[in-house]
Amino acid sequence: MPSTSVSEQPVTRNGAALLSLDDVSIQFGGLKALDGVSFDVREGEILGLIGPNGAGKTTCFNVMTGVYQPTSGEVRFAGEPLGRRKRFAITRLGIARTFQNIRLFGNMTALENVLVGADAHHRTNVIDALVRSPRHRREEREGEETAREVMKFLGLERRADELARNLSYGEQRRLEIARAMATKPRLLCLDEPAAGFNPAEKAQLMDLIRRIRDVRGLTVLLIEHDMGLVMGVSDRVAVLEFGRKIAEGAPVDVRNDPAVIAAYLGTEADDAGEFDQEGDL
Ligand SMILES: Nc1ncnc2c1ncn2[C@@H]1O[C@H](COP(=O)(O)OP(=O)(O)OP(=O)(O)O)[C@@H](O)[C@H]1O
Repeated sequence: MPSTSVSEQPVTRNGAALLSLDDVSIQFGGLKALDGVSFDVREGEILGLIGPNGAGKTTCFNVMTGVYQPTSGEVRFAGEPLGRRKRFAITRLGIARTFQNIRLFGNMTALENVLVGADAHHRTNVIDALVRSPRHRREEREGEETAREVMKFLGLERRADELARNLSYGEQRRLEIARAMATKPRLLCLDEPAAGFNPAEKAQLMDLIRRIRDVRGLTVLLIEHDMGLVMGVSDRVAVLEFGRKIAEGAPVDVRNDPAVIAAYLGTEADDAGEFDQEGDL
């Protein structure tokens, strides 16, 4: 993976709110998975979203991407309420995500997987496709250009024609990011991108996340359990526990927040252990 050069400066770090959750709650039966959660993701920042298992992090992603409708409260993107928009409409607005568990089409090539993302903005219909209208062919050409360019950025260009299932685990994780980036988002939501990575791969991923913001100008929302990674790469961090936001701020402040320390100590050894690696407990 290419490394960051010193000349790659951030586009902006403290912009206006790009995505806002305003008092968002969602209930599954008797369980309030999100309970009055409010926070902003500012244009140009990397925001880490952390919390013990089951805190509601992925549910946040799901309400931001149209998988679930909040029971109450509002999600706004670039000032516009998402309302009851469907997933594809939200993708077109400019929000893209990856998933905790890799979701690739194993029997399609790496390039074909990324083309699925690049297709998000296509305007042609089935008839255009059947008769291969000039507009359809132009969109296909542009889609492939986008896909190949994004794959190059992620160091995957030489794997384009390989079946996705033959890629290494790390390459598959990057391919998921490539597919999301091919939708040309303004906000990229990464759900545990470092899961299963060794320390060297985590260091490369940190570098990649920074380049996605600094070079591509994307705003990044990052769910991640690895504290070293999330604290090292995020401009700000928001913390959830039992569906409520318990802290938000600069990594150094969040790390030393008694409520956050208590949330991690009161949970499974795994989470507390990861927090402990920072040497703050
Ligand atoms: N579709 C659903 N139906 C019922 N309960 C759900 C649903 N989705 C999430 N939940 C519950 O909501 C709570 C929050 O889940 P969520 O997956 O958002 O947590 P998380 O912070 O992402 O956890 P993890 O770090 O383990 O991935 C959990 O108790 C979960 O079981």
